[in-house]
Amino acid sequence: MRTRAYQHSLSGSSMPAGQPLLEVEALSLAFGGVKALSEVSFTVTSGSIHAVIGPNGAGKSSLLNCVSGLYRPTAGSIVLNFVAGEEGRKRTQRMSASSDEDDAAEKSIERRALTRLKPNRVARLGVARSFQNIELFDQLSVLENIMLGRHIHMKQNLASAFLWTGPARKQEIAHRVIVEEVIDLLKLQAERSKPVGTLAYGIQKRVELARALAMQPALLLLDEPMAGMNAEEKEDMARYILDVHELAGVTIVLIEHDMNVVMDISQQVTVLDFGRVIADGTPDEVMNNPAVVEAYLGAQK
Ligand SMILES: Nc1ncnc2c1ncn2[C@@H]1O[C@H](COP(=O)(O)OP(=O)(O)OP(=O)(O)O)[C@@H](O)[C@H]1O
Repeated sequence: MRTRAYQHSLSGSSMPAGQPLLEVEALSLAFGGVKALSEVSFTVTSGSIHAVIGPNGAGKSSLLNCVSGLYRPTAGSIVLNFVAGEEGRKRTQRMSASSDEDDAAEKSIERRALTRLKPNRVARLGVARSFQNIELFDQLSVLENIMLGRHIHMKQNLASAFLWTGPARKQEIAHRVIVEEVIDLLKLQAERSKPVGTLAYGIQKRVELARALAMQPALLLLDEPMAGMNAEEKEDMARYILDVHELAGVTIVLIEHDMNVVMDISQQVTVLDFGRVIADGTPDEVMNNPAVVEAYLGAQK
């Protein structure tokens, strides 16, 4: 990872790389008679890109919806790990990756159950996500849309915000510094003032990624970020996701249909079929697993 050599550290977690960050244990979800998820277990390690793949209707989006608090699972648990003391901390400054990681080695780990939390609480704890369909404000500029990603960290009272005094002003400047870093990292300078609705689809998807990144997430959930893109747009998006991972140091869970993309950019892959985990491993291990070939790759032929 190039994280330490680069000025950006937009990750909200200082968990040392390789430690378990998100632990999903025996998660089940039913809609009436439909079992969307059945005893799904897997672990996302800090510092990885972890792909979740599977045929249509396998339960991938349902799984992300459970993690982000939109769906309430019928059974099981979802735990996010923190370095003691940093849980849900307000992020208004760049975090120094190296010193935080060094500190982390000294500190103990705290576990926080996300299982029954509402989406805004999960977001405050540092889980950001993008959606399959673009969910941006068309009339607002790129900058304004990305700034909205900061709102969960904005806590100034109305009077000081209105008078634009002391703390409110300092806070606003700190937020802008982070937003500018995001714009710089995702190369959105040329579009910053344009209304999002006027931009090409591929760029809108990048703005969505930018808004999620502006939260300085501990964990970033991306639901099919390349859906509906042509080959060139997909290649661009894959590069930006790698930058978010390698340069900004953010741990990512990625749902993606394109197997080539998954194999190229992820370190760990969990395969779902009919709501169950049928394989979990490195891209090579998963590619060569007969159950996966049967259920997923076979279905593509
Ligand atoms: N809100 C809901 N109400 C009822 N059933 C649902 C709901 N959301 C998902 N399901 C069902 O749960 C199962 C899993 O759906 P889900 O969308 O999670 O799969 P997926 O792997 O994300 O599929 P795709 O690749 O097509 O997006 C499907 O049978 C789906 O019809």
